[in-house]
Amino acid sequence: VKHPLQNCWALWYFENDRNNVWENNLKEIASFQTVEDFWSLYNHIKLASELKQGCDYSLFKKGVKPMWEDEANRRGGRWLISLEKKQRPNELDRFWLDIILCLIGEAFENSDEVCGATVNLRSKGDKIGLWTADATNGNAVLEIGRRLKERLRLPPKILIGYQSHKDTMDKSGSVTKSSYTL
Ligand SMILES: CN(C)c1nc(=O)c2c([nH]1)N([C@@H]1O[C@H](COP(=O)(O)OP(=O)(O)O)[C@@H](O)[C@H]1O)CN2C
Repeated sequence: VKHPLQNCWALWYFENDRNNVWENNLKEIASFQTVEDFWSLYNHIKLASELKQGCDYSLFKKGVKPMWEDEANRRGGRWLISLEKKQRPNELDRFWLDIILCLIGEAFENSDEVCGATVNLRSKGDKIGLWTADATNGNAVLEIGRRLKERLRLPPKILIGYQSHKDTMDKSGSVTKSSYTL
């Protein structure tokens, strides 16, 4: 018998095709709800670091689209880990697997607040985001952020910021203000 997960999760892939509108580039690849089915999917697909620039993986609870507008996301935000270019070869894949295992293993106390996570491959520096449901729930956001830093063993000097999706959407210029920084 396979070991069931508490939730069903879906893996999405974003391919940066400039001929399509953004949403049409977002495809659900597969979903799983057992440990065994997770590992067979993970071992079957490319590592995040092997994706082309401009592409993303997202792992979200089944039924939640990895986009701001989804009902489960629109009042929420994300903890953002911005990586340096040199971190792609050695750290990106470990960070992404660690965050996935936190998700499917329900590592966060406020796991109901967790929607999913996204990894963006970008030439200016890769990003990993952990999306939560309610940007105004400071206690849950901070518990999740603290646990995230612990579980990814991020050195204290690496700061992560939490931005509501509303602020990200309304961002003026290149930097979105953070509601929380850890
Ligand atoms: C429904 N809808 C259109 C829509 N819904 C969305 O949920 C959503 C978008 N659009 N996104 C679009 O991608 C651009 C790059 O963001 P990026 O996070 O890839 O980051 P970079 O600027 O490529 O580093 C964003 O500026 C935005 O245009 C991003 N996004 C999450």
